[in-house]
Amino acid sequence: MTAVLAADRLSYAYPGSAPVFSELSLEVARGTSLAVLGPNGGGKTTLLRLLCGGLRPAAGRILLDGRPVAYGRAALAEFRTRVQFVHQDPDDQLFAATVGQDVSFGPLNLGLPPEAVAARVASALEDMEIPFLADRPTHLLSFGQRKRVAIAGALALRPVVLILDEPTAGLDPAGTEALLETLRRLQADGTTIIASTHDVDFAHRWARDAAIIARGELRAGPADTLLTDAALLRAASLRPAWGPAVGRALRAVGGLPADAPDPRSPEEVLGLRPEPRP
Ligand SMILES: Nc1ncnc2c1ncn2[C@@H]1O[C@H](COP(=O)(O)OP(=O)(O)OP(=O)(O)O)[C@@H](O)[C@H]1O
Repeated sequence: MTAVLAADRLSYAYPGSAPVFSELSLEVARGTSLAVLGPNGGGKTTLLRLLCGGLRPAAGRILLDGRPVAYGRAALAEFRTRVQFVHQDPDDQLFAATVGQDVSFGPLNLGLPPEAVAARVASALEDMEIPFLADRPTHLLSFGQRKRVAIAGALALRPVVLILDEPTAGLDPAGTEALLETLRRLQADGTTIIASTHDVDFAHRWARDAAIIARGELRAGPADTLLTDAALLRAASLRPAWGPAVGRALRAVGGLPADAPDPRSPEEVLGLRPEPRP
């Protein structure tokens, strides 16, 4: 496997607190979709913030393309343009008056000429299907729209790795479907994507790989294997992916051909799709 990003024997403790984890290692394959799951307080956000350089490990290393991340100001700034982090709450990220201004902040900071900044903003808004929001004040947007703007802001930096903390939290079913399609499109264009979630079904539908972090331990592997392992998931306060269980039940009553793949969503079984957003 070619790891684009790796954690090598990472240890981390918040000041004055017990370690969240010790000697934790993870390899993220280039071009993959990796879902990070675990119980509340399991350490997902901490791991993601270490992976993007937002936290500095007490011990161990983060490697991008095999090179250890350096924590000097300039080196870290360069690393963080290539590995972008999107906060769970868009309000922790958005700060400019309008959507266009917010999304242009990163490219402007890179010192790009105005035409290049404008091109990046346009393509990031296009990627997130929100060009119509460009001139809108950020504080007047809905939560789901603010989430899309926050992701557009990260995409404007053309990252090699996009890291999203609970991207589906607070989205309605149509918003989750739209996000799923967007993440698939970005991945098809070559971006490696890591996302934390409590939503095992979303993870099973979207991710190629999974990492489950609980009580300081991490298990990583193919999503199809990990997300159908009932004992492992129960130990991490998660439940198994819905699709394989329903697939088994349907096959048992002849409702699904023996060789058909497991359904990935209730909509697929019912032949329904959420209404697209007007
Ligand atoms: N700023 C902080 N200071 C001290 N302890 C913290 C801080 N942030 C998180 N922690 C602690 O670190 C541990 C891991 O938290 P983290 O937020 O990484 O978990 P999580 O898996 O993302 O949780 P959730 O699913 O609830 O978002 C928890 O015990 C939490 O209380």
